[in-house]
Amino acid sequence: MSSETLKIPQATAKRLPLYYRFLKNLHSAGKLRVSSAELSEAVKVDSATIRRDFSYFGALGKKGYGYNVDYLLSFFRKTLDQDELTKVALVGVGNLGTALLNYNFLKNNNTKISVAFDIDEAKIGSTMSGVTIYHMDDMEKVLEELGISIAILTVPAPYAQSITDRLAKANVKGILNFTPARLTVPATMRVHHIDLAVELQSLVYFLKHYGVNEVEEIEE
Ligand SMILES: NC(=O)c1ccc[n+]([C@@H]2O[C@H](COP(=O)([O-])OP(=O)(O)OC[C@H]3O[C@@H](n4cnc5c(N)ncnc54)[C@H](O)[C@@H]3O)[C@@H](O)[C@H]2O)c1
Repeated sequence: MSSETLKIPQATAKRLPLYYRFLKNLHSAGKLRVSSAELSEAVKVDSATIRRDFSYFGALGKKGYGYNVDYLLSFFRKTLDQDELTKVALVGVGNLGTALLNYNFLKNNNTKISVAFDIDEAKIGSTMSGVTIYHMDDMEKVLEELGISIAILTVPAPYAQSITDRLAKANVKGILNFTPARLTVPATMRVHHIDLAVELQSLVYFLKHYGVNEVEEIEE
């Protein structure tokens, strides 16, 4: 079953990387099976939600046995395209961009920042964590050469929209937007916003109004 043929709810899809990471740890520890209760405790998602999530892709745990770790892991690897390396571009190598470059996602999955862009002459032509930083003037050309269709945006907010327009023309399909700018994109493009200030405010709000245990239910 591939990610193209399988349509699962978005809320479920968002939890898959979480499940995947935990299952990988279990697998390395030599565990063969896992119960939904154990999973629930580890990933902090209630077990009814886990059972429902897993039922979408036909992994029905057996009572008293739980789920087969190998089966789930190979399923997730395929669904999340972990067998292939997905190359990603980083636009803006400042404080946040540098932190992301140093981290570079490889510990958890096969997504990697392969190239970076900036306008700062002092950075252009240098490499950081093995990734070359190119001038923005060369962005379209380099993206096409490398066949990259995902970009992480870590530039100052006022530049975010014009860069997004260029990325759209360069056939980029997905943007992980760390800037506070709300982006307008064509229908063929998907943007995920990561706004740390909003996340923090929302955590404070949920703690205040719902306490600690009900948070996951509300996210559903
Ligand atoms: N630093 C954080 O912890 C943090 C957290 C959340 C969100 N953000 C957001 O991420 C973005 C970047 O923040 P930062 O702290 O890394 O800023 P920064 O000023 O350290 O870095 C911005 C980088 O973008 C480059 N740049 C500027 N204009 C550009 C352009 N037109 N094209 C390409 N590159 C360009 C700069 O040369 C610089 O390297 C901002 O929108 C900020 O609001 C930052």
